[in-house]
Amino acid sequence: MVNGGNRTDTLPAIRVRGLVTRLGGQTIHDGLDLDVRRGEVLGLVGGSGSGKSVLLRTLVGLLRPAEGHIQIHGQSIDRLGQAAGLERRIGVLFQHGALYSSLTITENVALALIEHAGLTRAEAEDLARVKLALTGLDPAAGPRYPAELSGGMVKRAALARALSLCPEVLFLDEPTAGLDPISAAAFDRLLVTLRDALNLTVFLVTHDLDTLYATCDRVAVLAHKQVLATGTLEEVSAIDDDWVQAYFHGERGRAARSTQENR
Ligand SMILES: Nc1ncnc2c1ncn2[C@@H]1O[C@H](COP(=O)(O)OP(=O)(O)OP(=O)(O)O)[C@@H](O)[C@H]1O
Repeated sequence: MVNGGNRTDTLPAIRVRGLVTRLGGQTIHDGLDLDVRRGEVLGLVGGSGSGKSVLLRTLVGLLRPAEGHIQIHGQSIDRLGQAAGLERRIGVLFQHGALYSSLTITENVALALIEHAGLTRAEAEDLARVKLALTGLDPAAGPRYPAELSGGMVKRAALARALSLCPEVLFLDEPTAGLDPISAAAFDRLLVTLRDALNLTVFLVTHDLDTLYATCDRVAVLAHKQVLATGTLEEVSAIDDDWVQAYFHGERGRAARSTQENR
């Protein structure tokens, strides 16, 4: 861009400063800072109960922080409720897909388009079919209900719904949890393809080391209520921390690394 572009183009996609979250009398995050760069896939890892999902829910505006600031593309998420433009700029895939069981797959994806983009039902369903095709879902799945699909198909449908409003930032909570290794690897490839094609920034919570190696540009480690480190997998896995060492250099970490090296 000429003259280095405007200032908002150089801001991180997500910027978190001094975040404090409290739930049920417990402090989950205490002075947490994080930057997610535009166009990157950032993987958030951390021990069970370290606050990864709570962080994701806070970043998308579902939980209100006790203290601190969160900006998405330079816009404060305190105003997410009022800033419809910002709400439409983010897409979320929750851990269990969170599709409406009483709606068909096409209807699930069309819903956001009717509610937030003001499309008619027919227009929304046409566009929903395009979004479903984008995620590689068999068109025959469109008229079916979530309970009639495999776990991998539900994840793809949920991804289509998360992408329905053409977000710039995509949040994914454990997208490959519960998938068999082949479906998980296919989902990882899909994520990278879509990131490249749609120029997405992706914030990904995962335990899945194969997913980290296959998709992430950088990794952030959540520990001791803060982001302990952010960097490439190589940088982060070298950190002198017991959890980091056990996670990246334990048996599963070695297996994931060797799978990636053999690709
Ligand atoms: N709605 C809630 N009310 C009270 N406490 C909560 C709530 N949601 C989460 N917590 C607590 O916040 C802490 C962090 O939970 P969170 O789900 O973010 O962990 P996580 O890192 O995603 O864990 P896992 O990897 O096991 O999914 C836990 O102690 C959890 O019990």
